[in-house]
Amino acid sequence: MAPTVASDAAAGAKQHTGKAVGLAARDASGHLAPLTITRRSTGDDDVAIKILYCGICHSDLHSIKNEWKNTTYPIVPGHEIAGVVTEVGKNVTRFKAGDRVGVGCMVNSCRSCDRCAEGFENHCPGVILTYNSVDPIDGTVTYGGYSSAVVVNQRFVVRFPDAMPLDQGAPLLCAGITVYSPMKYHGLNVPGKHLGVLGLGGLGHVAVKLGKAFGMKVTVISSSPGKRQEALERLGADAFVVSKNADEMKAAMATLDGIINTVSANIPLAPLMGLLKPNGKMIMVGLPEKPLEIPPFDLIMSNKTLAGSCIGGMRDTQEMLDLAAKHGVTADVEVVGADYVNTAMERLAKADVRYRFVIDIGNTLKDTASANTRRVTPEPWTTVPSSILHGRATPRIGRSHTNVRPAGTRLRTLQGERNKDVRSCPEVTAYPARTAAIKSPSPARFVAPQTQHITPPSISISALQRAHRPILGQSLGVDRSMAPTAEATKQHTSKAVGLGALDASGHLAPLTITRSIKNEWNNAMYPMIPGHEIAGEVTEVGKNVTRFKSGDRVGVGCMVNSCQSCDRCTEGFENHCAGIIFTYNSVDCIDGTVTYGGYSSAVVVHERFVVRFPDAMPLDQGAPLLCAGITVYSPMKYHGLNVPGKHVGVLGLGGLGHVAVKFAKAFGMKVTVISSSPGKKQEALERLGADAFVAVMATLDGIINTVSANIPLGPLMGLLKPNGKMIMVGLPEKPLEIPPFNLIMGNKTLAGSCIGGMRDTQEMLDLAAKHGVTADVEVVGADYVNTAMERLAKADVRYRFVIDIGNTLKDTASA
Ligand SMILES: NC(=O)C1=CN([C@@H]2O[C@H](COP(=O)(O)OP(=O)(O)OC[C@H]3O[C@@H](n4cnc5c(N)ncnc54)[C@H](OP(=O)(O)O)[C@@H]3O)[C@@H](O)[C@H]2O)C=CC1
Ligand SMILES: O=C/C=C/c1ccc(O)c(O)c1
Repeated sequence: MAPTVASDAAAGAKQHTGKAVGLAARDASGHLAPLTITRRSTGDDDVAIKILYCGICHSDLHSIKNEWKNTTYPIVPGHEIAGVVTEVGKNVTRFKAGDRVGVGCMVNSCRSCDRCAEGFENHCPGVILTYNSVDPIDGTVTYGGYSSAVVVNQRFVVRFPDAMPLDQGAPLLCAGITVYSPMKYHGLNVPGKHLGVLGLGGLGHVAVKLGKAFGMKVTVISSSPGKRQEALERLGADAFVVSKNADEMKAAMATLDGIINTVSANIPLAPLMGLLKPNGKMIMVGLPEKPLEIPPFDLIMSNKTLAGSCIGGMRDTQEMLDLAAKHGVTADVEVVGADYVNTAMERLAKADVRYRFVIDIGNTLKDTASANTRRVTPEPWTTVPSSILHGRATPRIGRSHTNVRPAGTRLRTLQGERNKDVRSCPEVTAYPARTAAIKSPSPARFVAPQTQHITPPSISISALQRAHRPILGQSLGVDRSMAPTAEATKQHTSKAVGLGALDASGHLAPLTITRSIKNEWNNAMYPMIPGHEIAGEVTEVGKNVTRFKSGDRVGVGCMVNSCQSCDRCTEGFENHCAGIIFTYNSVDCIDGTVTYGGYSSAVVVHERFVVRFPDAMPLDQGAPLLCAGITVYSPMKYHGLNVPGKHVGVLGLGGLGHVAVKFAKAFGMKVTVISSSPGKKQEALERLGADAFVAVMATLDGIINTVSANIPLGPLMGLLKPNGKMIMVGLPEKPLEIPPFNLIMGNKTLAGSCIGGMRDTQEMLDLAAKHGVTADVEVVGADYVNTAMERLAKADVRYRFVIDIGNTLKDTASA
């Protein structure tokens, strides 16, 4: 049960007797007009505040127009509140009358749960937001800071540093903490790292300033070319990319460690994810109306992360204010009178503000009970004593801008045009000529493939691949102009037999990525011979090969080569090398050949991409680990989902899923299987060792999502605890859809993970052998492969088909 809000000592006595004036919207037109409201009398733990300034956040605009479909009217928005204390309750120790204070997005929480204890009141199930939230103590709806006064529990009040002017400091209470918190917790506050700030509005411009205060390189990505000069010259950004300028976007591809996405509208995310380096993170703080759409490939290739972040805790808010004061970070504000608020909203909707409107409440909103009927007249803004406004610091930090300017025409659309192939064929030196020839063991018995759809082609096995392989799922912009050097070009002389598909009928579909040969990813090259869970024995090795000899039991997974010299390769993440060559359907840009996979009798592979089977590991039950195993093992390792006692969900109990369950149990974790097949419950619990088959809301530390179809992700994100992570390894055909609130509330993460590096693959195999983890397999003959594919499409396999290549596929060119 959700905790209720903390009951203050004087809760019962909280009469709403104090009168105040608010600016309220009464319906979804969003028009704001004065309204008399009541405020509770000051309780023992309360601080009563005369409001002097309130920033206009885009959330206020979303809310008054009911864009999130949760608005209770009348609504008095405002959660960037700056003012002066007028009265404190008897338990209040940190504040006294006359203090310069602020209130942000929250006014209470349970104050007793783990989240509150850790300082993350923003994740407390009992959090009470500053406006449009029901106060469970008395059932009233909270009213925000577009009002003359407010009474708030002391825990939710922060102190303005002396050096911070109230008008320029007010926006930090929401805009500031909203960008500061994810920068802090996602490691985007590290000097020298490269931060992208997407959307240069209220939140965005503060993110730029904080990024520079942290010593980072900052690139602004904006839809407004007109903001370039001031971003570079006034805000201190290092670079400015116009999101609709294809050349600028291309030049910035794969350069950013992280992006703080502050955009309030639904825009295509895929091109923006391309700006991230491998392992890069986009942190969503913007809250557009409709679900986010993200093609799974853009998340999974290069292990990108899309995380949400929701404001920040109170301790961090004070920390941020103090740090901002120290570094002279304030908001650039346009201070307006209360009667300008509707115009300000119109201009905000057009992104026509540099960069935050702040309402001068103290001087322009009269605190009278007759406000219901009265139009608020702006008054001179000089009546706030300057010691209150500016604090005791003499020089003012930043500037107050009153640059009321005509609303310009804005081109809002981000170019939907995907950057087709941003990775050009890398400059490569010849790959070292160390190859191992591998053959499926003992072809003792030959069963002719029973197919009338395909003549198994004889395949040339590419021995040396120094090609560039563009991202799966994008069109294949292969640079064939790159001439092979003599020593790097291999003759394709050896013959083998493969099971291939000639067209998108999908006949002879691949074992693990069924859709691939149906061309659902639009990248198939026919004939295609799939297969990347290859187990066999070495028949021959090249002269430089040191790790293998004839007769060794070995495996090959999803890659057969990479550049072997870039940082990624050096770190052991060949899976993120721009020059990766996949085991099948990959183009070698040196000689233009297409790789053929393991539904074939033999293969020749560079030794780096060959792993050794531990003695205890049967080849047939071990083969699936070469893809299924490493694909789940790698994200479990790198996302901290291998920790004893943690609770992991495995979504989809198929080839990948059942291996994930076994690894999680080997790691000593609690495992819940989330499956669409009730029939799998018993074996999940009894044979695979899962602890539960039905997941409970907010209980999981992480979910490994292995589902190959597009399913609604929103409800599944609800199963995660705050800060929980869903790791996508399944690759559905259509873009993932996720409502922004499901990501942002509770700071959830949706990350992609793409196979794993070679070092980790060997580590995973060795660990699997140690813990007796193998795949549950159904070994079939080559002639059964199409039936197997049909059954796989229906999830009718427990849990991996393995083709007995050695015994059922003849190794002759005439096959
Ligand atoms: N997660 C959280 O805890 C919080 C979330 N928010 C949310 O963050 C978002 C940003 O708030 P705020 O900074 O106040 O809003 P602003 O309106 O000030 O800034 C948003 C910026 O996004 C860009 N933008 C807007 N529309 C489009 C479009 N159609 N296409 C491309 N870019 C666009 C513009 O920047 P440019 O001109 O540079 O392209 C604009 O200036 C809102 O959705 C708000 O609700 C706010 C507070 C807390
Ligand atoms: O705990 C939830 C807070 C949500 C929230 C607060 C403020 C704001 O501007 C938001 O967009 C969300």
